[in-house]
Amino acid sequence: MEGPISKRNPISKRSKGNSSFDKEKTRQVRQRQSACLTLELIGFIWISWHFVPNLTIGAPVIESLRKHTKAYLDCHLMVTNPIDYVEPMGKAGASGFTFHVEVSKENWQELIGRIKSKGMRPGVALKPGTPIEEVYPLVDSENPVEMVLVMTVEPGFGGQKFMPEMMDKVRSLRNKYPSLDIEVDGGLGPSTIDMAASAGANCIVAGSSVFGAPEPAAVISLMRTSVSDNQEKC
Ligand SMILES: O=C(CO)[C@H](O)[C@H](O)COP(=O)(O)O
Repeated sequence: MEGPISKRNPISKRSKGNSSFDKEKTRQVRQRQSACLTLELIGFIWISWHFVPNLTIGAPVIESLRKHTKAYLDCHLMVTNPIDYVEPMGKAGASGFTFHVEVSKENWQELIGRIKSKGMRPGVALKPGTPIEEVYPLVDSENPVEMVLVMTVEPGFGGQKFMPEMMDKVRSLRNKYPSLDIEVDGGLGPSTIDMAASAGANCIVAGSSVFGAPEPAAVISLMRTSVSDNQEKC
């Protein structure tokens, strides 16, 4: 099934060929599609005591999960020293490694290189107070990040209220980078998904709205449809 993310991803446009390269790329894109569409079910967050005051999931949990699934494991590292975690996260089987722009001002090029060398997909996240312009160099780089995560709440805790004013950042990113994967995290659910999707977000992280719903599958389906419908309009 063609998921919404593929419309953003230039790789999928090349995937109609017959070479083994194309087939492998198609497989990777499909794997990513299921990742972005199942973030509601499998969201991995590593939180340190420095950037935010609590600690949740780390490499041992990723390693344990990896034994049971081929799913794309999207890891958002809310840590002050992401470079220290590249090796263990790669070894554990993480698929995506998203670090914060606020803590990687000097070494982001090395960081991105190391993430890719461990077979993970690099992403950069920004907090609500950080201007979107700060991530542009990381997307424009010769060795760029492949996803930008726009936080729509202050990072650290689930159950917070979606910040609609963050949609200006999503719109700016989408206008500048038509095929970039843009993720949003925080307060996403049936009442906010259209705002995010119409602004251009195509990867949705949702916790409370899914896990707190009497029918989680219906909420996932609704959000998936919103992303898909809004991509059709672009
Ligand atoms: O942890 C978070 C912030 O760091 C996220 O916002 C959380 O994973 C999503 O939760 P919710 O959908 O309840 O906002």
